[in-house]
Amino acid sequence: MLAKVILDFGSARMRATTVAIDDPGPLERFLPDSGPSTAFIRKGEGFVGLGEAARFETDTLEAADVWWDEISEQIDHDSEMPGEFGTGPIAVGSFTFDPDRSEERSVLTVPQTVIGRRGDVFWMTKLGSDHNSMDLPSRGAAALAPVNPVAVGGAMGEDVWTRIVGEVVSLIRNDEVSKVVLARDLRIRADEPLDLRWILDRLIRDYPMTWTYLVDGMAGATPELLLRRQGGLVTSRVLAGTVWREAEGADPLQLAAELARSQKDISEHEFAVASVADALAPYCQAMNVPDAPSVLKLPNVMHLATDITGVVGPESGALTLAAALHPSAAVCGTPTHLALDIISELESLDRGRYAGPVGWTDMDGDGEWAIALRGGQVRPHHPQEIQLFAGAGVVADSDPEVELAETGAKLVPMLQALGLDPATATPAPR
Ligand SMILES: C=C(O[C@@H]1C=C(C(=O)O)C=C[C@H]1O)C(=O)O
Repeated sequence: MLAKVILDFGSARMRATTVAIDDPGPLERFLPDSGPSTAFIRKGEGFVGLGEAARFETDTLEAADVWWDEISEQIDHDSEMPGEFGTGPIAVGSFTFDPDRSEERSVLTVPQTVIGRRGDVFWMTKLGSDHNSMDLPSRGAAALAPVNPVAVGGAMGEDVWTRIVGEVVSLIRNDEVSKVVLARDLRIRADEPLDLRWILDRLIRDYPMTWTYLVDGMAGATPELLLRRQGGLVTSRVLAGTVWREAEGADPLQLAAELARSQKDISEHEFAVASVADALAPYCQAMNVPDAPSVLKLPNVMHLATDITGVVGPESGALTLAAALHPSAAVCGTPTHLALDIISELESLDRGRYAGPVGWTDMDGDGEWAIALRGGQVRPHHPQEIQLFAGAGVVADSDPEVELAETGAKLVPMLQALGLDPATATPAPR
């Protein structure tokens, strides 16, 4: 695939200005109802990006890394808050899970205006020629609810999917591979074009502990952070091993204890941690990998979680590290290449940007790249339809029916945000 620059600065240098601003309120309120915009928000912190100063469509993280280096060189940045994490010009991206086997392009976009918040620090960055006004843009019109959303099925039926999980379990028991993450999709269609801001608002409200993202038609709320690079420190939150409440009223503490003791989930988790630790090691002067995972509780599911930290040199930017870490065994499997082959052969699904890195990087190589889970993609030629995805790690002890139920639990946030009853994927009573 050919890398393509859609919009570029040309030979002229680009000016950027960053100013401190007063608390602008919820960042997502600034998202416009049309035109390019991006968001990456967790617990009220993060940013929204409005407009597009430059855009790069590509197939690899490596190409995006080189492009952003070149673009960064052309930007003269004037800042009231130099060195403050997240401030200044940024590139926001969403990358395909497997560029060799996807029809989808990866995209890196440079917003014209960024409004951000980290702790008590609020800022706005503007790029381009118009710096006369550093007034805040006006808030966007109210988000519109999906009109008559209905589930219209996925690439394969649930029976086919569970049969494939069974086949993979056999491969694992025959020692051909150790772990494979299998995903399925579900398409939801409405009568009018979907307003992704509506979905985002609900995800931000109901899943504040996740990274909610909106990039080029991809929207969701992921609990998994591939990496954060802040100065010389890199952090990765690895998730794998999942339980959920099958019945209302199930005791969450008991569920958490069951998860922490489950050998099946611990083994699934260990593959994921090893893949991230091994990929990060060559870039780190020092690294800390906790011995045992903790339990991360979300409203729909609980995960085994390990936060890996490391010290990296200035040459290892966030995009370079994302390229090294993706795809981890949390979303692919072990060994990676074998798992990739099995996924492409058996899954019968173009994952597109699902399970790929989604996030941002700045001109110093700092940034955050999450894994695009618990979300869906709207494509420009089908604005009324969103394709949702969910996967589950398959290991030797996996039961296909249980893995199917796990993917169902992972679809809950998006179905609820779309106004559907997760149990039936039909419109929920208002
Ligand atoms: C693949 C997904 O989630 C991943 C798989 C998990 C598991 O198998 O237990 C847990 C968290 C994620 O790393 C998904 O949400 O689609």
